[in-house]
Amino acid sequence: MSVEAPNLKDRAAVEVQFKHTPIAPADAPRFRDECSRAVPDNDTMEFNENTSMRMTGIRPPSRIPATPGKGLFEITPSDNNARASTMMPPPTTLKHKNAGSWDTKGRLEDMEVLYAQLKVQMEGTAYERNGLEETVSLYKTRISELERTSLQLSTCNQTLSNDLNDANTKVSKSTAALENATRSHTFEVDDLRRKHRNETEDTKDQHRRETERLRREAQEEVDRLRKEAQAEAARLTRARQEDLAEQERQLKAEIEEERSRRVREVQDLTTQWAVHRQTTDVDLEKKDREAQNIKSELQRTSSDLERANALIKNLQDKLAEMSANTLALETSMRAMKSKIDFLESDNQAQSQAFADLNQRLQDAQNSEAVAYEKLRMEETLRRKLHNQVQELKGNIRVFCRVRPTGEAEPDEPAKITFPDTDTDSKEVAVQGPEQKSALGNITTSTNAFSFDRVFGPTSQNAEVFEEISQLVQSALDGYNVCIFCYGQTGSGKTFTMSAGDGMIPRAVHQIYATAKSLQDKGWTYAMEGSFVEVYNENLNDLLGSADELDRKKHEIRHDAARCKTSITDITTVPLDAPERVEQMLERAATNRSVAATKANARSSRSHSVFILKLTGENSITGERSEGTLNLVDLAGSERLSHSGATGDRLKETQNINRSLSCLGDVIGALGQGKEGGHVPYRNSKASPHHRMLTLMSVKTGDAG
Ligand SMILES: Nc1ncnc2c1ncn2[C@@H]1O[C@H](COP(=O)(O)OP(=O)(O)OP(=O)(O)O)[C@@H](O)[C@H]1O
Repeated sequence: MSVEAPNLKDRAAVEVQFKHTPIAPADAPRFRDECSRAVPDNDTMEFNENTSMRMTGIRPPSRIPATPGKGLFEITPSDNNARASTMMPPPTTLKHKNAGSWDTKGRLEDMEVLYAQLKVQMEGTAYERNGLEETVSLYKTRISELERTSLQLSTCNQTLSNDLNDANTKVSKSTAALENATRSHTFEVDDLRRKHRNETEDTKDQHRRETERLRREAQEEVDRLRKEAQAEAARLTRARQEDLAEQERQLKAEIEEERSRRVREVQDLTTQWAVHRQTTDVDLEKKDREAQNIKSELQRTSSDLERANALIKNLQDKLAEMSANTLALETSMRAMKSKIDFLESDNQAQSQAFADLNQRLQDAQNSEAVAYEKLRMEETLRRKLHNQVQELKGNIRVFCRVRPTGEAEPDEPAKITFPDTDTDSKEVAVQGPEQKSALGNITTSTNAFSFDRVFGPTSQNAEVFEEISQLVQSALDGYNVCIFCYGQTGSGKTFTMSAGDGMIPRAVHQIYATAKSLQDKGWTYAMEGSFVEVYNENLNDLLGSADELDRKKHEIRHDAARCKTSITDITTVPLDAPERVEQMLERAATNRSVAATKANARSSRSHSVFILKLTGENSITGERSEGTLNLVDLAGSERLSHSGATGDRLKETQNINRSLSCLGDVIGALGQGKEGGHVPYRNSKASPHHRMLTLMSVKTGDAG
């Protein structure tokens, strides 16, 4: 505990601070009562809630010591004047301070002065001591008072501590009781919750049962209502039907009544109308009779008029006729007269002219017969010369056709040039890939090829056919002609051969036209066509049944004596009109497309051969010719390394390449033209036996 008494002259203030357990605000009034009992009557105590207490109203001591001091209290007198008057003597001046040390008198005087001063000072000190003693006793009293107060406060504190302990014990008891209560409350709550849950379950079950029951009841009610409604509906329907039947009966009766009424009305009307008609008829007859009378009157009048007119016309005609007759008679009379004159004058010369005319006619007929004979001989000569020309041109000819590049083709087109396009059109130059030399120079090589004829990308089928048509003529003249189309896939072989204006339709049309024109010269031609395909080294009849493709076996037979080659069991169609050829091509295309479902893109993977046999006879000369025109669309050539084919496709590609290679060998052997030399016809079914033209198609889209 620390106590301060800063200014005790007017008022002393003591602050007492308790460092004990805080007093609860609720206990403050009681504590204040106890404390007020413990402190003196004239003192008052103030509490603040923060356990600090201030005591005021302590009376000051009657006299305050003038000298400041330190001890248990620090007391500072505020009246400095009092200190000056009571404690400090006035300063004394020593007269002999600087006199010589042997001045005894002076020194005595000084000592007396000093003594007096000392005496005064001692008196002052004694006075001061009394004051201090008084103060000390005063403070002692105060201390004892305070100690009493302290004792009282300690007692009070003890009491409060006890109270506090009691309160703590109560609190812990209450806490324990509270915990017990909480526990029991928790148990109760759990019980209640369980109970509630069970109750809820029960209620739910009940509710469910109730719902089920209600639903059943509702269903039953609905069923009942439905049955009732159905019964009601049936009843209503019956009633309605009865109503309707009744209404229908009524309506029928009404209709019947209406009908009979109407019938009656109609009968009445009919009767009225009949009566009316009768009267009208009578009137009409009367009127008719009158009209008839008037008409006959009129007819009579008009016939009189006509008769009169006819009479006039007759008379006029007779007059004109008689004038004409007169004129004609005059003319014929004049002619007869001149004829008689002529006959009489030159009868002899007329007979001579008639004989001359007869002779000239005979001469003309004779020279016509000679001319016909000459023409026939010239036709034979033309054939011979034509075929000599064909042979001179070469029995094997190779044309090259370059296809235009399609817009949708992604590859860069090959660089192809046609150096002699303005002259012979026999050259084609293909620019090779760029090559880098050791020195880094880039060069491009150009490979030039020569053919019997080159057709550029802008060429049309008609242009190509112009060249081919001479060979077609050879077929009519009894030669065997073979036209191949060879090239890589998509290079335009089928376009050239089988398009609407391709080689096959054009050739057939030309043959028909020529055969017709030769009829005058005594030639009659019979034509028959067949269409076969070579697929995987097997022969198929494209005009037969699609089901037999790849199943039926066909063989190639060669009759060396007659120089004839034929295929067993193939369909041959007589071609008596150009339309038959178109039908034949359509049938072949259909069969191929049916077969294409079995082997993909079959038309590109097989060789097709259109065979046209032409047999001609000349009824005048007795000549006979047998020729064959073979138009072959070869399968697309492909490099195995490029195609990357596997499985069936690989087999197809190998067969195609093998047969194309055999074909190349045959053409090579024939090209050497050695009489009696071996030609390896039998190495493949695609090998030709005849005069050949190979049309090589080139696709500009592939630089390879
Ligand atoms: N000269 C051309 N002018 C215009 N289009 C052409 C020409 N040649 C070919 N084509 C077109 O190019 C495409 C391929 O031609 P085509 O089918 O005739 O080739 P292909 O050589 O017969 O192919 P495949 O070997 O697959 O049978 C077709 O669409 C065809 O119309």
